[in-house]
Amino acid sequence: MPIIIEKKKLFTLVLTLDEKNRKILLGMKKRGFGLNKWNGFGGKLEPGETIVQAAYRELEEEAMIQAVDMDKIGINLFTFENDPVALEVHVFRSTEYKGTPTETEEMRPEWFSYDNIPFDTMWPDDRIWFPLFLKGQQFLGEFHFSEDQKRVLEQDLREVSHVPEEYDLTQRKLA
Ligand SMILES: Nc1ncnc2c1[nH]c(=O)n2[C@H]1C[C@H](O)[C@@H](COP(=O)(O)OP(=O)(O)OP(=O)(O)O)O1
Repeated sequence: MPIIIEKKKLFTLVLTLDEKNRKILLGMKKRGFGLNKWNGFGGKLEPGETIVQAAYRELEEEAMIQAVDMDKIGINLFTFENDPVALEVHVFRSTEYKGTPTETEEMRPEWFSYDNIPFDTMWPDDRIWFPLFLKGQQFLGEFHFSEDQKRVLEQDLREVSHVPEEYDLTQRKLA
């Protein structure tokens, strides 16, 4: 079946690392899309906001910390069976922050060792691209999900030397 995209929505996803202690900060989603999954911090753009501005804002709103650095490391394009709306998630890596990670209405933050990431309670694509993310390799991913969003049906993940501003849909590998 061809994967048809009629519209895409932009999202950010920020993953904060404590590189010295090999730990990653994740948040348990307490409401809405991705409920009861561990994930990074992020969300939709607000009107007039750039993708980077949205990444800083979402991290602060959801984990109560202010990133000092913020590097875009990849973009994942998520599509779903019988849904022409794609989610384009811009993934950021941050290694320095101010403040203390604090539980909010939306997320409960917790540090995990790189060796103990709770993939069984995360989006199923995460275990596929996290290894590139953790080693600091820039990437572009495409993941096509089952309608119930529980299974990745098709995937393409590639290393790149430059992450574009936005995903060029004409260059999609899964189509
Ligand atoms: N498949 C997958 N893997 C990893 N991360 C994600 C996905 N799908 C996703 O949507 N995400 C990420 C992208 C975003 O960081 C969040 C979803 O954002 P959401 O909570 O819906 O957006 P907000 O703007 O914060 O929403 P509300 O404030 O309106 O609740 O998950």
